[in-house]
Amino acid sequence: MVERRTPIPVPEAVSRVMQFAVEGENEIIPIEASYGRFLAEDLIADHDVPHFDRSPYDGFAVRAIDTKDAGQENPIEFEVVEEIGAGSVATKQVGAYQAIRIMTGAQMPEECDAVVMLELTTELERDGKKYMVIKRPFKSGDNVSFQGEDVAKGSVLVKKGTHINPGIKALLATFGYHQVTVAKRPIVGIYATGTELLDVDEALVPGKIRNSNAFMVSAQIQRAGAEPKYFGKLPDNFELCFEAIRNAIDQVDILITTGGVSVGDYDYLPAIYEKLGAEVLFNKIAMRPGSVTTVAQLNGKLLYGLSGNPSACYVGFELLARPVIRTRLFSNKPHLQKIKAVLHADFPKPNPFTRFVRSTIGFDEGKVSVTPSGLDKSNVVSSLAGANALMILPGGTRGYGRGMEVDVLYLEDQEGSKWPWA
Ligand SMILES: Nc1nc2c(c(=O)[nH]1)N[C@H]1C(S)=C(S)[C@@H](COP(=O)(O)OP(=O)(O)OC[C@H]3O[C@@H](n4cnc5c(N)ncnc54)[C@H](O)[C@@H]3O)O[C@H]1N2
Ligand code: MOO
Repeated sequence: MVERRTPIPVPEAVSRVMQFAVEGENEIIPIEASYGRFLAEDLIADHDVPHFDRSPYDGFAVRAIDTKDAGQENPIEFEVVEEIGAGSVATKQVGAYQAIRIMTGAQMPEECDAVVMLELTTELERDGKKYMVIKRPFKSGDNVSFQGEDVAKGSVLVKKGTHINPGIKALLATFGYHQVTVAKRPIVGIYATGTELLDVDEALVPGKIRNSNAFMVSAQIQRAGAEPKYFGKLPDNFELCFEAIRNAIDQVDILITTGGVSVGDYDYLPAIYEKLGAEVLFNKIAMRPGSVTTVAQLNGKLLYGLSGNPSACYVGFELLARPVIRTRLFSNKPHLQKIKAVLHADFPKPNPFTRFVRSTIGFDEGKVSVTPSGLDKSNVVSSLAGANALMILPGGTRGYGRGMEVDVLYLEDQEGSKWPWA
């Protein structure tokens, strides 16, 4: 007798896999290689930035008190006793009505507390000495970048688990991290199953298709921050699949197979999990696509049986595998970001299951809009190309109409814009 599968709600499926989501290991890498990785420890400022008062302009460092009577009718002359550029420090003392010519980024001379921009001065030479003249007063602190105004020593700059972006790389360099402790990328194995599968470089023959899932999932794994390990494709042969999967498990942190999880004669994954002694967490989810997504655990290691249908495979990965990977990378926000958007097309087809519609989000009259990115069937591959989001349409008896507000899971922002920006 064929066992009936009971679909469980999406949140229940997510919470079952998240019970096995654990933090991963650390590794130390050179700063040059850190872009896109995830910090494995808080980044704490061990000094002020800047660590000395400095000039933000090219000009003259003065004692503000000497400028207090300056005006259009009362120009005041300062003797220029020294010139310093960024990277140098003053060697001369500045007395009353004396100034140091100072360049942007140079350390403020000790006695000075204001900087006069070059444009506000006139310069002259007399008897071999240099002078500058100003016609307005300056207050103490005018045009000074103070020690610690950017970052105060002891502050937590970036939390553990943060994705390293260009700005974070700048901070790492500022604080002298030539090596960075990051989360080790988990290794996620991929096996594509199906006798119908051809390699990418093989010519099409009747009944066979090229294996696209392995390449798609591999990119999804990379986008999530992990390292894909592609083992190859397997024909629909129980013994071959069983041995291959058993051997792969020890080489990876997570194992993904695609195909063979439904109820067909050659859908061997359920029997393979049973023979491995793995505990099946669920084998049917109340969602479309990806209802057949099956996840099992063996000694705490997660085995994902994603659908063979490309779009079902894609959605199953994003909802159930991505957050486990992100947790290993120390993220405390491992799930896709949910935003509100206005539906920009009618979606009349009702479905009892929650739909995750491959969609494109855009910006329209100041609002985020969302449009399905193509044919919404589990077995299509073309609508994935334009998808930067998954629109969530809860199950029910009615369809959805243009203008309705819906929830959207944001996948990425890769879209550029034409010039001028509109
Ligand atoms: N009687 C039933 N039939 C099906 C059910 C069901 O509940 N009862 N569920 C349907 C749903 S929903 C889905 S989704 C699919 C899932 O099937 P499997 O995950 O077992 O996947 P396969 O049967 O192996 O393949 C499905 C489809 O995808 C193509 N495929 C497989 N691997 C790849 C790959 N690596 N790259 C590209 N395309 C691939 C394969 O050729 C099939 O066309 O089952 C429904 N059936
Ligand atoms: O698992 Mo299927 O994708 O619901 O069509």
